Amino acid sequence: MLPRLALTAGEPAGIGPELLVRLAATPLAANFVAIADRDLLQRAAARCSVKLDLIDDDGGQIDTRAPGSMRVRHIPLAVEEIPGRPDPHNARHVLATLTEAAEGCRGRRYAAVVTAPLQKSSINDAGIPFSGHTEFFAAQSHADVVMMLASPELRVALATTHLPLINVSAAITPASLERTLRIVHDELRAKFGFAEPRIAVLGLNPHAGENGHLGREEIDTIIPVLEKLRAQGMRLSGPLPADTAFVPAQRQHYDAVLAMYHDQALPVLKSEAFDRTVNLTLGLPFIRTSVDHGTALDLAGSGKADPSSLIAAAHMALDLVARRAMSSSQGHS
Ligand SMILES: NC(=O)C1=CN([C@@H]2O[C@H](COP(=O)(O)OP(=O)(O)OC[C@H]3O[C@@H](n4cnc5c(N)ncnc54)[C@H](O)[C@@H]3O)[C@@H](O)[C@H]2O)C=CC1
Ligand SMILES: NCC(=O)COP(=O)(O)O
Repeated sequence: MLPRLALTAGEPAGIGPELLVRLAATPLAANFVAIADRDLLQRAAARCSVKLDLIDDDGGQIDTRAPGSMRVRHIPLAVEEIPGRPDPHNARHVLATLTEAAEGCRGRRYAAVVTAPLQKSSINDAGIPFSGHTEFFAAQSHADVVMMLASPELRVALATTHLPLINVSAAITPASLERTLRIVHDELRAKFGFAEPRIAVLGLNPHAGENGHLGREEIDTIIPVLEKLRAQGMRLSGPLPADTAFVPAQRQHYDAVLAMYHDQALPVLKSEAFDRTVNLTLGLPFIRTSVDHGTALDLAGSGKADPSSLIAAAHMALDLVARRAMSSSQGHS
């Protein structure tokens, strides 16, 4: 039977609905279940000139899927979308799709969820505190999580996610850093198959603090945590200066990088592999992958958005589902 992959369309006025339609058009061996408004998907298909065969989801299993066909679990929009112009009236619709996906994954109705991008500001404009899928799924699952972006060549995890820069230093505590490193370490083993993962940890300050002359977070927080975890057997390097940590000579020494904040490392990935990078959430009780880009409101409705990152996210979700099945058949948790 094909794995049932939940797909959320994200912001209705963004490129997400078009990307789902493009994904459905591929021959990928998965039972795609879009959690979205069915008319929204049909309008997106028309804008892309793609023929979409939408079938109401009955929760059943299938063993083949024709390219262009997709199941749908209909969750109605509050107002019809205008491409490029997010409407906060649809914020609760967007959150309802995420809730259904998370509950369905926890209840094993879906093998994994793949999310298309949403417009965080539109949800905030509806008066709802929200900073991202990562934090939303973590709160719903009562889980400690870590955001990771992965291309075929580079994996980057983040010690902090969607935080104003002014709050970053205070958010990196010995306890939070240790928790993050343990999740990254365990998930590199479980999800990527590294028996003894090598993790490079970046400093927070220029030159990793220059021995305390350019900031003390390395000396006061990062180094003590690294020493503690190294003594327990983890293979950790750093704190490394972020500006040179990604040069080719350094990369051969690690399997993943832990960056201290969002924009410290994501520009590296996005500039070299925008179409091949996948965002995944480590630490959740279910598999969640996503695109590496946003809602691209400038392209919405044009049919020109590149679906490569969403297709890569679906491939990664399927690989992780297969790895999980193999691991549980061997008796691992
Ligand atoms: N997973 C998610 O839900 C994410 C959501 N966002 C949200 O997206 C919104 C817009 O973010 P921006 O910073 O403007 O980034 P963006 O990624 O939406 O756009 C940046 C540039 O990349 C282009 N681009 C993005 N995706 C593309 C694709 N698939 N094909 C071709 N070109 C593409 C856009 O046209 C634009 O020129 C924000 O609200 C942000 O929070 C951003 C990243 C991830
Ligand atoms: N830059 C990554 C990003 O903003 C995605 O966040 P999330 O919605 O996956 O938490």
